[in-house]
Amino acid sequence: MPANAIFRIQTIIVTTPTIIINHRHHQPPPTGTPLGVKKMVVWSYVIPVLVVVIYVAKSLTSKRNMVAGKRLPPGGRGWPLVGDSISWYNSVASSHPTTFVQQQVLRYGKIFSCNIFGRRAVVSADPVFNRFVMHNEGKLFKSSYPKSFRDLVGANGVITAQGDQHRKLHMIASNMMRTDTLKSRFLTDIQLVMHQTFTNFHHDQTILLQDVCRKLAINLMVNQLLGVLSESEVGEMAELFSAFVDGCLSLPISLPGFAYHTAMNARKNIIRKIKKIIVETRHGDCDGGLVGRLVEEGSLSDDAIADFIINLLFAGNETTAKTMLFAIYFLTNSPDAVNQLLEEHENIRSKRLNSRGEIDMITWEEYKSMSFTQNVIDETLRLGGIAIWLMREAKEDVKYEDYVIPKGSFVVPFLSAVHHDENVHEGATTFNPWRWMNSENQDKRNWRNSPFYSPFGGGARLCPGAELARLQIALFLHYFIISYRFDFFFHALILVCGAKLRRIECLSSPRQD
Ligand code: HEM
Repeated sequence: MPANAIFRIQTIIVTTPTIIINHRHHQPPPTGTPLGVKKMVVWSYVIPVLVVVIYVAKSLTSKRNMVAGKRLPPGGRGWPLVGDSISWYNSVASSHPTTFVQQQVLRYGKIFSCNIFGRRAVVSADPVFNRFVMHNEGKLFKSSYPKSFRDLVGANGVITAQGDQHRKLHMIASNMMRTDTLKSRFLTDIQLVMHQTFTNFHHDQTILLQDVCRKLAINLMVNQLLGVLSESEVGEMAELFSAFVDGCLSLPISLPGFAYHTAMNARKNIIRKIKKIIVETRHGDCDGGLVGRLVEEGSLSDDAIADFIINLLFAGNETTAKTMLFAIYFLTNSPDAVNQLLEEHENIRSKRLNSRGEIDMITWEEYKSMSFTQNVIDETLRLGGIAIWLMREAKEDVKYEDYVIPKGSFVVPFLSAVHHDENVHEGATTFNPWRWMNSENQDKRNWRNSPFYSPFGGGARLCPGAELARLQIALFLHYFIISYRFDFFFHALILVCGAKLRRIECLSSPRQD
């Protein structure tokens, strides 16, 4: 590892689009022509009337909220045509994604209705309702994504599949990432990728941690899913995949020059590569990682394998990268947590020095002994809001308490709103990994089942990569913390440029030993 690389954490958050008013030098307007005066008089009546009509319409449609005799949870309809979409978007794309939901909760309660994505939606910050929705997946609710997204990630993938097809794919994904596979295959491979990434830094290099985490997560995914280790192949896949992810999060305009179009092309190239690996695996020319195991198992067609892998790449990449980045970001502000984490990992490292003075790879037992690391990961997932909300649709009219959620409505369990709720997690806005050591928080902490803490979702769509993600993040923290010293010279630079970017940068310098 280089002795003095400097890490710079960088998160770029797209904030409210800025409307720029361009003050051009106009000619002075001609003095009032009769036609201009008439237009002004007409508009001076029309505008106030329109304002009153919109106001009355908004107040009539809010709170009571009846649709065809069914009582929806309380809420407003937002503005004509756009509904609440603008406030929703501004909020979820900002550094405080829960703002819109928290405002609505204060007005209407924890389960409320609004209009987003051009449809009626029931949004929930209520842990019990969220659990009800997640655990009735396939029965009362189904996952719901726009067609453009489905075209991009593939119709045969586990994320978009429904019913029996979904159950089959979910089962395959869960089996592929079971604990025994993590132990026997992933544990060593992950550490090799970590070494490869960290040893590539030069002395005195300033590194954007955001880029490192993204690259590391892609390397891990490509290595584990496709069995690819050669640096050039990984680099090529990383580029394709980066374009693919950007397209998933952009406007679905399939014209050259637009991110969605580039992503569609990247998808074709990724599929071509996956199919090449399938052929090579059949000929015994390569290991093929998870692809190899799917080929061996033989229950999926080649097209289905390609979609399946793209789904896993999509679901596992950005989530893992962001958790690694946020963990370091939160630690940079918490010297006590860094010291405790360092002590845990120094202990493990000192026991691992072999007779030749070299350091062996971490074993499964050592991974399992990283209890404070697990606290840091849980707290990062709670506070960092990696998976902010889930998208569901009511398959039929659903009765819940006094309400009826009409068939076809969007249903949005807003996980982050529960994670940031003061009544559920005391001191909710503070990074406090020690909270998870509290005996009364042990039930709450059970991320497979707890209604209060569900960073990996729940029910039939519970993240099948959760254990793998936790292993990757723990090993990342291990290699990072034993290699670099945190220099608590915290340098926060917030730039809100007209170009809608907000940057938070902080420096942490390397360990001297
Ligand atoms: C910290 C990292 C991660 C977080 C926070 C996370 C979170 C989630 C959440 C909340 C869901 C539920 C989505 C829903 O209900 O609609 C989910 C689903 C999923 N995750 Fe993860 N995930 C992470 C890492 C991974 C990794 C590493 C993989 C695989 C390599 C993965 C694969 C999947 C798949 C395939 C699904 C879809 C499951 C289904 O629909 O049946 N995730 N993840």
